[in-house]
Amino acid sequence: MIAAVLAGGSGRRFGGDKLLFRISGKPLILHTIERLEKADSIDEIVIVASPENAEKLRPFGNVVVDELLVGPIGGLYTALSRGDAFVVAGDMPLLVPEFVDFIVELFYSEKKPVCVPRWGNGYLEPLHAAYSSEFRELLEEKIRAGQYSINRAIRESDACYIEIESLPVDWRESFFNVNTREDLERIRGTRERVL
Ligand SMILES: Nc1nc2c(ncn2[C@@H]2O[C@H](COP(=O)(O)OP(=O)(O)OP(=O)(O)O)[C@@H](O)[C@H]2O)c(=O)[nH]1
Ligand SMILES: [Mg+2]
Repeated sequence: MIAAVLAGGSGRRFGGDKLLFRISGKPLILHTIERLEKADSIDEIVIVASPENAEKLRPFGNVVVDELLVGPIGGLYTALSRGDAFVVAGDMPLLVPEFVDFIVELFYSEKKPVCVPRWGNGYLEPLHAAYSSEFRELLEEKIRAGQYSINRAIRESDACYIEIESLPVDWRESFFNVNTREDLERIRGTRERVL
C-alpha cells in the first residue's frame, strides 16, 4: 500500500519551517518517512505538499502537489488520487511500523472505506489511518459543501474502528506529533531511545 505523508501545513504553532526542522541532525519529515519505510505493508511513499512546500520537500521523496489547500482534508483527498493509502501527518517522528502494518492488514481484511484508530472517549486519529480510494467521493462532496472535518466524513461512512485501548500501550506514541517547540522537549529526553 502507498503511504501518504501530509506536508501542506503552515506550522503556525511551531513558528517556522516545522517539517525541515532538524531533530538528531535529521529533518522532522525524514524521521516520519523512515518510520514508514520500516513498515512491511508500505511499498511506496508520497509526500502531499502545498505548492509552496513542494520544491523544498522533493529531496525527501515523490511529491504530489495539493492544489486545494483547505487543510488536512484536502491533503487526504489529493493522496487518494493515487489509490488506497495509509495517511499520516509529516510531523509524526515516533510512528510505530508494527502498528502501521496492523492497520493496513485490518484494512485489507475488513474491506471498509476506512480503518481508523479510536480512543475510548470516541476521539479519532484520522491522520494515522488507512483509506480506500472510494472514500474520495465522500470527501469531494464534503469539500464542495465547505465541510472540512475529516472526522465527520469518517463518522458518516461505514468505517472500521480500531479500539486503541485494546492495543499494546507502547503503540500509542505512534500518534505523537510535533505541533509546538515544547513538543520537541517531550522527545528530547528520550531521544536516544526513540529516534
Ligand atoms: N497537503 C496538505 N497538508 C496539510 C494541509 N494543512 C495541514 N496539513 C498537514 O496536516 C498535518 C497536520 O496538521 P497540523 O499539525 O495542524 O500542522 P500545521 O498545519 O503545519 O500546523 P499549525 O499551522 O500549527 O496548525 C501536517 O502534516 C500538515 O503539514 C493542507 O492544506 N494540505
Ligand atoms: Mg500536528
